[in-house]
Amino acid sequence: MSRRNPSRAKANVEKLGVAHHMQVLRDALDVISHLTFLLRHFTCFFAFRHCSPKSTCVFWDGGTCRIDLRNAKKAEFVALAAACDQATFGVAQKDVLDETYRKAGKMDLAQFASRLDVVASGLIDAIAPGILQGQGAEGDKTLRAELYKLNVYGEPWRIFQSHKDTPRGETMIGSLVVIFPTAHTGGALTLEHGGTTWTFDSVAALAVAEGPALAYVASYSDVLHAVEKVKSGYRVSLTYNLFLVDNTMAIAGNRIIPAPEKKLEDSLRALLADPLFLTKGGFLAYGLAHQYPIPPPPEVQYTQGGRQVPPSRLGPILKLLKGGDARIHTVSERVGLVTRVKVLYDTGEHIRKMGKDVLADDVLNTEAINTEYDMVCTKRSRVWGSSSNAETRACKSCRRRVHLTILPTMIQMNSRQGSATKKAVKHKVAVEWVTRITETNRVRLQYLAYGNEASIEHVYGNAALFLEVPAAGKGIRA
Ligand SMILES: O=C(O)CCC(=O)C(=O)O
Ligand SMILES: [Fe+2]
Repeated sequence: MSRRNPSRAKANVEKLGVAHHMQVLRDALDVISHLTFLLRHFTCFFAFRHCSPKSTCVFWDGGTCRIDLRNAKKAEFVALAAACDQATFGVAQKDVLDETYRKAGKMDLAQFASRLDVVASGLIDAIAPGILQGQGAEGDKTLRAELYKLNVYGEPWRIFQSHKDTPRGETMIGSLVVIFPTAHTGGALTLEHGGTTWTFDSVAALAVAEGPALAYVASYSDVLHAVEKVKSGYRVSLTYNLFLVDNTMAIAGNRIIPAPEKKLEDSLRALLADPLFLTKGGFLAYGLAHQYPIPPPPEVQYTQGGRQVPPSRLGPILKLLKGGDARIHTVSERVGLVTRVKVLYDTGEHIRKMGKDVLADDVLNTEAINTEYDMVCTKRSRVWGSSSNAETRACKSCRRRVHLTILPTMIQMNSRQGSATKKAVKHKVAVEWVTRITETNRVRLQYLAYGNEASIEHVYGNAALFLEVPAAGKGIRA
C-alpha cells in the first residue's frame, strides 16, 4: 500500500487552485479576444443611413469642379479619376510609387473638399465603442478623425494591394474608410488580423440599405487590408486617420464596465488573492495581440553628470494599446498592478554575461549591450514559448514559470552601489505567462561580435506586457 504524505497532497490541491484561477483568467481573456473580433465585424458590416444629400458631394480644383457621388455620370467619374495622382504607399516612413504595387487613384487633402461631417452624422459615435474598447479605466479617451485622402478605383486604376496604413503620429490608433454609393461591381475590402480574415462587400451592404447610405469600415492600424479588383463602374472612398485623444468630459466612475471585462477583473483578483500564486512576487506576462509603432532611437544626450537616460521607446505603446491588449492594461490598473511594456530578447549564446534571454525596459541598442547601461534581467532557463509562434490567441497550456535574474541599471551605479549589484544578480523573479508571447512587436538589435573574425550579429526581441505582481501579503496583496 502506498503511503501518502498528507501535507504534500494538501499542497497539490492548493496548487490546483492556482491552476484553476489561471485557467479562469485565460478563459476570460478568450472571451475578450472573441469580443474584439465581433466588434470589428460589427463595425465592418454596418451601413450608414443618415447622410444628408450634400454628404456625397466632392469638390476639387479649387472648388471649380464638383461631383455628386450619388448620381454622377460616367464623364464626371472620368474627370475625377483624371484629376487623381497614382497612389503611393509608405515604406520606412517615406511615400513610394510602385506601379506594380497599388493601382488606385488618390487625391490628398489639399486637392479636394468633402461635405461629409463624420461627427455631426453620428458616424464617429457609431465606431467609437469598437475602436475604444478597453481604453482607459474611466472612459477617459475619445476618438478624433482627420480626413486624409480620397481614393478612386475604376478605369485606369482598379485595385489597392494588401497593406497596413502608415501611422501618422504617435496617437494614431486606426483608420476609417467611407465608401460612396456609386454604381460598381467588385471592390470588396478584405481585412486580416491575427490569422483571421474577413471580407467587407460594400456593394452588398449598400444594396440592402433603404434610402441613401454610405458604407464604412473602421479598423485598427495594424489590420492588413486590400481592395479587390473593381470590375466595372467606379468605386470612390474617403479615408480618415483615427487618433486617440483625452476625453476632457470623462466623469470618474461613469464608465459602464462590460461583463467580460468584469469577469477578467474578478479572475485576476482571485488569482492575486491566492498566496500560492507568485508567492515571492514576479511578473504576470501577456503576449501582445496588436502591433504598435516603436519610435526611432533618440539622440544620446550628455550632461555634466554623464549620459542622460532618455525615456523608454516602449512608453508610448502603453498609451496606444488596442482591443484586448488595452483591456488587460485597464483591468490591471484598476486592480492596482503596475504594468509595463518590456522586450524579451533571445540573445542566443553570443552575448556574454547577459545569459540567453534578456528582459529590457527599453529597446536595447548596441551601446546598451556593450556597456550594460539598461536595466536587464537575465533568465536562467529557456523561456517558454519564446519567439517560436506568431499566434496571438490565448494559449491553454502556458503554465511554465521562468526565472529571471535582475541586474540594476548600470547608469545609476556608483562604486558604493557596486556591491548592491552583486546582491541583485542573485535575485530571481518568476514570470507566469497568461498568453503566449507573440512576434507581433519584434525588434532587432545589431551588435559587433568578436569571434575569430569580428562580425555584425543580430538578436531579436519581442515586446510583451508585464504586470508587476507583489509578493503575497505585500502591497495590493496585503
Ligand atoms: O478604399 C478603400 O476601401 C481602402 C483605402 C485604403 O486602404 C487606404 O487609403 O489606405
Ligand atoms: Fe489603407
